[in-house]
Amino acid sequence: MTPDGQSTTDHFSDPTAQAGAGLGVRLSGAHLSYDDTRLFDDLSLTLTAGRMTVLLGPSGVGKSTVLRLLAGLEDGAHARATIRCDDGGPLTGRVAYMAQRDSLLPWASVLDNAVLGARLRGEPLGPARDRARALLAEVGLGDRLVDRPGALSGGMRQRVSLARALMEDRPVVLMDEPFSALDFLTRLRLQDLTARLLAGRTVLLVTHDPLEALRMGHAVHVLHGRPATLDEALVPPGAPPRDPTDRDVLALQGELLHRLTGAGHGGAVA
Ligand SMILES: Nc1ncnc2c1ncn2[C@@H]1O[C@H](COP(=O)(O)OP(=O)(O)OP(=O)(O)O)[C@@H](O)[C@H]1O
Repeated sequence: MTPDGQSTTDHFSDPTAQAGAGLGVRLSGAHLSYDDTRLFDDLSLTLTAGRMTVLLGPSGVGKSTVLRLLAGLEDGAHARATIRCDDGGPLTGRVAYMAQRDSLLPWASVLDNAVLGARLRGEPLGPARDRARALLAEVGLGDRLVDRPGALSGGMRQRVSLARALMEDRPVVLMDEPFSALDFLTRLRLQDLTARLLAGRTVLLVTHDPLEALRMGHAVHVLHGRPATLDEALVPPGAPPRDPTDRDVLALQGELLHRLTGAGHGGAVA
């Protein structure tokens, strides 16, 4: 960690991660302003290959903006950043995105929503539907293929969104508060499912929930201040998804709450 709070990790790959798994990504030199507000001034973040990195921080600090930068959605004159992958290739085309609320098409069936990406790309729909059926079965929706999203619970809709993100089969997955609208128990179940299905991918998860961060993350960062800086990562022991009643998880929750409270007081608030 440098004095200005940026991550100094310069190895993308974790030697303990699965060999060949995921894609390491480094965002560096990120500068971004909206109107007169400087959100980032030389921000850096490393996503270790095959690991889940979690970003927390006060509302309005810029968490979703970091996701949008990585997704290539902030490329106007107001933003500049360097994004490097550890294989030397571009990140473009290798990212799947799962939004805060499900963005399912209300008039399309569960199956048609899951194959939306393939349809938009003009790919043959037969193989895509076969794969979607298998993924929807994995997320426990094999018997809801013809239902419209309106007939599903919030948790079920997020499971369709998860299946749709997995359909993209990208090495990097960006998730923006994917479980925030769900009740506690549904959230725990979806965290378990997500940890299992995304194992081996490089994931950046934005959340407001410290317990979710510590259950799911290999590295947990707090973003705070304006311009925003990153805290040194907390690294919970053991493999995700961790037991929410585990002593280490509970102890780290105290540390994380401490950091978040500090971030809330000293940081940007929308
Ligand atoms: N298109 C835009 N134009 C102007 N300001 C914007 C735009 N998008 C975001 N902002 C501002 O940038 C700041 C960061 O927004 P961002 O959505 O990244 O925050 P966040 O940390 O994800 O917040 P939350 O936790 O509430 O979702 C906010 O103050 C927001 O109002």
